[in-house]
Amino acid sequence: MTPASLDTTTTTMAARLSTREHYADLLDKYDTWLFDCDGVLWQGDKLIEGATEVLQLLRHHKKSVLFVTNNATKSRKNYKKKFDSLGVEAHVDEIFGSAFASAVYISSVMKMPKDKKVYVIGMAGLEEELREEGIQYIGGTDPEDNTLGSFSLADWTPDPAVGAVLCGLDTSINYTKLSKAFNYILRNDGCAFLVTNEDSTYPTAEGLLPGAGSVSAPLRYALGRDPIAIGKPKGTMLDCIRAKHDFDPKRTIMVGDRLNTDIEFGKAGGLSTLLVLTGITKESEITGPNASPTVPDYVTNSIGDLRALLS
Ligand SMILES: O=C(O)[C@H](O)[C@H](O)COP(=O)(O)O
Ligand SMILES: [Mg+2]
Repeated sequence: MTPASLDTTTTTMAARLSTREHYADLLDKYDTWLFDCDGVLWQGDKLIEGATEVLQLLRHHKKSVLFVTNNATKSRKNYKKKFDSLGVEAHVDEIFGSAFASAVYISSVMKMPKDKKVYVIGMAGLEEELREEGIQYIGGTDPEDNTLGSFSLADWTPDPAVGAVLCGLDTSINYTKLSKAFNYILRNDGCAFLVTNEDSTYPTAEGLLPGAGSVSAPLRYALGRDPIAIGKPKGTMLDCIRAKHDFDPKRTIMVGDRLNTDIEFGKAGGLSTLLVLTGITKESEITGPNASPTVPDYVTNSIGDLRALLS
């Protein structure tokens, strides 16, 4: 029985979870739990308190646990190593990142010809997922592009095989990379402008950093056009999940920390949504006169709150 406070069918307000009964009701209602990572399970490399116990509890109750991250710096295999290093049970086929989704998009949605290449702004994990998908790429971690030197068009010979630019979070961003990506797109109308995700900021344990969306923003501004974004809230990642896992959207909940990616992703996918306040979104964005029009079904302070079920 759903307590009146959790009956989200008739309200436009999120149900604020706080009691053991609230969490027990969630456990009863949902079989598949999709977890965002940054700001939900961890902040940088610091686990959110209670996250491990709650994931164990869900698995104990035979719930399906999947991880859905916009962070394109790591491949699924890299993420498995991160989960292992943090002592959190996770299996590679439960992990979905925007690096993987971008590789799938290029190969299976765009169907980019195999003789074409991607110019990458991004890190090793993104390159790994492109390789695994059989996609040729240049740029990325190539030392020639990872320079603080000035960039001269006169000294540059573009690769005619580049058919797409893909930009993700790159903590070594520089003028050379932006200049090459800009010119590949500017000079060739057929060159796709893709971004792994558009998160404006990236939450770490010590505070916020510019996110992937802020890395690709100079390209958007210089080109005067928007890219095709692949990560949350777009449905590509849910398509990738559907291709590997059966789930009933009505009994599936997306747990996230950002309204314009995680919660919109869940709502667009017909899932229920639980917002946690350990990442990007703050209480003031979901209450009061300036509240966002994106309303999660449920809100709780932290995923660790579900430890109430252990008592
Ligand atoms: O800047 C970024 O790419 C994002 O802040 C970060 O990767 C978000 O990851 P998520 O919260 O989807 O795990
Ligand atoms: Mg997040």
